[in-house]
Amino acid sequence: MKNHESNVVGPDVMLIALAASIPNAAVLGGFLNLSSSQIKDTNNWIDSIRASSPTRTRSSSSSSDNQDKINSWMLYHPSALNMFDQIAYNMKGKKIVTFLDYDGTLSPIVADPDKAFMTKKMRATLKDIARHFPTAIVTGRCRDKVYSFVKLAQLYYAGSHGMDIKGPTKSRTPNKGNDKALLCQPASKFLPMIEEVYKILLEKTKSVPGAKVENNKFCLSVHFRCVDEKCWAALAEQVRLVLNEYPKLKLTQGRKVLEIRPTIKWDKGKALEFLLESLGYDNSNDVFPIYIGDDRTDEDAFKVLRNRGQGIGILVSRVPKDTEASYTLKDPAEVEQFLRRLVQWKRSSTQ
Ligand SMILES: O=P(O)(O)OC[C@H]1O[C@H](O[C@H]2O[C@H](CO)[C@@H](O)[C@H](O)[C@H]2O)[C@H](O)[C@@H](O)[C@@H]1O
Repeated sequence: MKNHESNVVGPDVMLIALAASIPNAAVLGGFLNLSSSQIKDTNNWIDSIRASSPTRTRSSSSSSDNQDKINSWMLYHPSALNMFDQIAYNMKGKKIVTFLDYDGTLSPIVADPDKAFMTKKMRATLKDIARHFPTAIVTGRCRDKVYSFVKLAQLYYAGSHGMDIKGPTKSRTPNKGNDKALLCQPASKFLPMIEEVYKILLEKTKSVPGAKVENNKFCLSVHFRCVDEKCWAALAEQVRLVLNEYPKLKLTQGRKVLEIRPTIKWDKGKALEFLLESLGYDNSNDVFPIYIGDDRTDEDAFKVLRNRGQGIGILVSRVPKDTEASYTLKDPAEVEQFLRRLVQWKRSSTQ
């Protein structure tokens, strides 16, 4: 039951969302003309926003029911920590490249996006990982912003959902200069449009308490996390109305966030392919990419790995989700443990 297009929220879905949750539905019903299946879609959309970043267990099912669901999901997506020995066996003799999402993977999800800091322990582990393997941060964030959180010059950074890729400013090989640092910005012509929409959205959403618009350079985020659930649909409607005027932009959905981005065929999966190619591994059989992420946008990268039949995708989640990832980790603390084991394994296997 995998629907990888489902993270694209079309204008109709937004309208439906609005109709289902605004009390004065009659006013809207006049021009929306909703069918019952559309209303069901609305509820699905609201549910999906809620489920994308659950804050509580559902009261409709007992905790043992929930545990049963988690257990059966884990049969198909086991813990990467529990399966480490098998993963290590498959990695043997291969060139490992690590790809890491930022929010929810390296840093915990917090209410204020400006305060999504990594722990010192995570930074130290990341530094070690980058010492042993080419490592990229692949994020929806603005590249400069994520760099200000991670602060490691030896990594690759793919910001704006992979639309802003830059190679390391510090060479991994001592005494080797890095004069021709890699740079890939496939959506650069959209920059003025994104700036324009950012200003409009700031203005249009300022009356919604808790709403936050974040400028991620080649894409924008409209945050719902601190908005009263009753206002979600109204906020979504504001966004939709603005985007109606910009058909070259599309909406995708993340964890309590709507993401606005150019309609170009570029995503985290393309960024992963681009980076592997830049590293000289496009036609290589002995590369083993490891991609760790927690969000729907990471599914594009998991899918690329599955199609290539190379490496592994690891989803960071405590709750069952549709995913193309093979393994799971519960939270950033487990991600740190997994990365640390990877470093230890590399050290012991090269001795
Ligand atoms: O690709 P990612 O690195 O996962 O970035 C996706 C979005 O992450 C951030 O928002 C999420 O994390 C925030 C801080 O924990 C949280 O407040 C928010 O609810 C989450 O959706 C970031 O702020 C967005 O711009 C990114 O698009």
